[in-house]
Amino acid sequence: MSVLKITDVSKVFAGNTVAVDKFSLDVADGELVCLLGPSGSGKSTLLRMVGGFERPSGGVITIDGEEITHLSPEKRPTGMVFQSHALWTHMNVFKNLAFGLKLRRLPADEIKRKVEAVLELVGLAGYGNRLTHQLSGGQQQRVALARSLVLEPKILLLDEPFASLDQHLRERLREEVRDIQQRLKITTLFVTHGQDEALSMADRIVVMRDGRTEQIDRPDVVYRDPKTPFVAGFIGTMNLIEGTVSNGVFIRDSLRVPLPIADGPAILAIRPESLDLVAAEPGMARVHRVTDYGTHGLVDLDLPDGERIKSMVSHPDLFKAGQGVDLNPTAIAAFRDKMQVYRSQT
Ligand SMILES: Nc1ncnc2c1ncn2[C@@H]1O[C@H](COP(=O)(O)OP(=O)(O)OP(=O)(O)O)[C@@H](O)[C@H]1O
Repeated sequence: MSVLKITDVSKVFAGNTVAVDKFSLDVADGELVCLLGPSGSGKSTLLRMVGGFERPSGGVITIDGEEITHLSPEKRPTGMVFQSHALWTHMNVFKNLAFGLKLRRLPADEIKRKVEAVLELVGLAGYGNRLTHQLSGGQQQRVALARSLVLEPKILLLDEPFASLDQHLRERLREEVRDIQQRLKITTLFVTHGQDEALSMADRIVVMRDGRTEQIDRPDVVYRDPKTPFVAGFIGTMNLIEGTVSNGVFIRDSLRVPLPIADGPAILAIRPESLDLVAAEPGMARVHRVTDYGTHGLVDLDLPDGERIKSMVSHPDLFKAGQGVDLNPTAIAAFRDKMQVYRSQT
């Protein structure tokens, strides 16, 4: 059942910037949905409208069937964690967490029990007396998360919560947050422009562009079956090759790939891991560079007209710069007029 329902929500800022454009989304109970998109695509604005920090110009937001579109943040059953954790530096960790519960006039022993339980949950048991500046960046972000969770919101809103942390810590925290989210079964909306973060954490990903949805799907589907060239180019590495289809064959320079669609221009999409190479002279392409990553190799290739494409190979030592190769795609998709028009079944 959907808990959060966003219907035709828009935000137009002064000066006529359309940040969010008639956006709709249903989020199911206990689901974690990532809003993923390039800078300026409207992710934060949308999240802030759900949290009550930005007023929609149009549309309706409901939680559990109740309209909250114009309620102030503290009247909503939402908890938001921002990129910069915005903890109160003059209070210790316990007081940071207890503050919201005190406003709700809970008895002191209940506040203590709840705060200690949530500190345990985020791996900070025993840190209650620490001042926040005595904590590392990762610990501060855990406190920010705990401060939201202790109020038991129906919807957790996370706005790039790991952006200020280093790569290693970011990976660890995203696993922890996903574990906590699944344990609590808390419905979560998560903003990121990191595709790894979205692919590894989300139940579903909303790929946003110019304030609109480009695609909503499970992470593996978004990766395997992008519906538009934008999503294909945005998620993972993709060779997007423009060419022409004639009599069921895609043609770009000396590249020929069977493609059973009507004649006309098309964009062929091939993941590097779906592009096998066979040594051939002169061949369809020439090896520009071979990079050996230990577990696999990446071969940069030039088509005769200079277009650069990539192939992932398991034996990089078989290839060297300057060598000619034929290209043998094992899985392809094709786009025309910004829509997917073909996908092979492999
Ligand atoms: N307060 C504001 N006043 C005017 N324009 C704004 C305001 N906040 C955001 N915008 C504009 O709205 C658009 C969407 O911004 P938003 O921050 O939602 O994007 P984003 O996808 O979250 O980007 P980022 O990943 O960089 O945070 C941008 O064009 C931005 O410049």
